[in-house]
Amino acid sequence: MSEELKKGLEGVLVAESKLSYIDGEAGQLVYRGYSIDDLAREASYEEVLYLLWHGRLPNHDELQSFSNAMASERAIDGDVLDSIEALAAANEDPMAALRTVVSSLSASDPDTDANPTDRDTNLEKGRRITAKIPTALAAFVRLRNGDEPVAPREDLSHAANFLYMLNDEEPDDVLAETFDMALVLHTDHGLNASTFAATVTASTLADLHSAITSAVGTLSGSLHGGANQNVMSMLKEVDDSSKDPTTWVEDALEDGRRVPGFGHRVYDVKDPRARILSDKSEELGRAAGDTKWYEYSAAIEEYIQSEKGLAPNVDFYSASTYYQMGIPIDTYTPIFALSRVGGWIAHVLEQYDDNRLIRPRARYTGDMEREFTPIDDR
Ligand SMILES: CC(=O)SCCNC(=O)CCNC(=O)[C@H](O)C(C)(C)COP(=O)(O)OP(=O)(O)OC[C@H]1O[C@@H](n2cnc3c(N)ncnc32)[C@H](O)[C@@H]1OP(=O)(O)O
Ligand SMILES: O=C([O-])CC(=O)C(=O)O
Repeated sequence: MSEELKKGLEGVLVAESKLSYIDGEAGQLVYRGYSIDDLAREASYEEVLYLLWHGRLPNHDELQSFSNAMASERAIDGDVLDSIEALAAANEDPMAALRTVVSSLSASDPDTDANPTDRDTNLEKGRRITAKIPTALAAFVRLRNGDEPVAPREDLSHAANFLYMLNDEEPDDVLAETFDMALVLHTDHGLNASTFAATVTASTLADLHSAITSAVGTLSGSLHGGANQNVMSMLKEVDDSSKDPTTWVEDALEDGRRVPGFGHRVYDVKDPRARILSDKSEELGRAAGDTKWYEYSAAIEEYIQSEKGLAPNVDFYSASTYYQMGIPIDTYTPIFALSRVGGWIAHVLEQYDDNRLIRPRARYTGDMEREFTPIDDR
């Protein structure tokens, strides 16, 4: 048994996967053999889900029936809506609310008592979870703002329908396409922390809802998916200060702060998703006649790269992209979950198909052979 300790499991191989490939030195990301650049440009979120879950790209008919089946599962039942209303009234954090809602979805799932590892059942459960998360999130955001939830529409794409339910207004093509592209970019990323959490949970033969609930909780942290909203809060702090962005981050680094949206466990260079999103952020700024958020971001990127040798990750430019799309800042991480759920499900399916309990070891550094003192003598 190896005694080498790999803190944070850095570089440790724990599974085989056919889902996504990351070359951290070249800045390359591939889903099932297709480059993220091609998928972001050409494929819809529904196509990418089909690719990840079924192993190949769908033809027209397959995509149509897959998308229709997903769209028909968008509605959430009354009990779940009541709990969303209570969470919104309590002003719950959106990621905590989403975690609670995902867990509660199992109560109304028709296959809740099925064999937890059955692939066909899990594809249907996964379709239902993926279809309902946007409805739940949009309802939560509207209810806490004092607005009525907007019922989902089956005639819109996954991306367009979410924006429609959020804003009670059908998005224009630019908004819908930008959001769809963001969903494609966030769908999968190897054994990142939240995906790993999902597979650890699945490896005990717990069910899909349990695995996805674990994953939502894990994504919420500021070192992982939570970073995207921290990036936007930082950009707003920069804007509110009298400092230019470079001086602001220089001071933040001197204070020992980590700059959200920079650094990555796998990439040594700019994350390929950040490359695509930085172009999008600039494009949205130009279209609106104000590139301020992009310019702040680009100045910070240049400074951190030259001073710390750290490159931006996906969370850095998704922030200004979402902000310019009018999406509320504390919704950015739930939106990450709304997309990543497709990757979590794909990895959980792989785990069930070739399962072994995931159970590493810790090196014990505590005391030994202590003499027990009865409570009355302590
Ligand atoms: C979707 C995603 O999850 S992408 C990641 C999102 N998270 C963030 O953007 C949060 C900011 N980034 C970070 O905290 C880290 O880069 C992580 C968590 C992403 C990667 O962490 P690790 O691989 O464990 O690297 P680790 O935390 O050991 O950092 C290595 C060194 O770089 C420094 N560093 C890493 N990221 C940053 C940062 N964003 N700002 C300042 N310094 C940083 C660390 O301080 C450390 O320096 P030290 O060795 O002098 O102490
Ligand atoms: O891979 C990681 O560690 C984090 C990440 O970029 C992601 O989950 O998209």
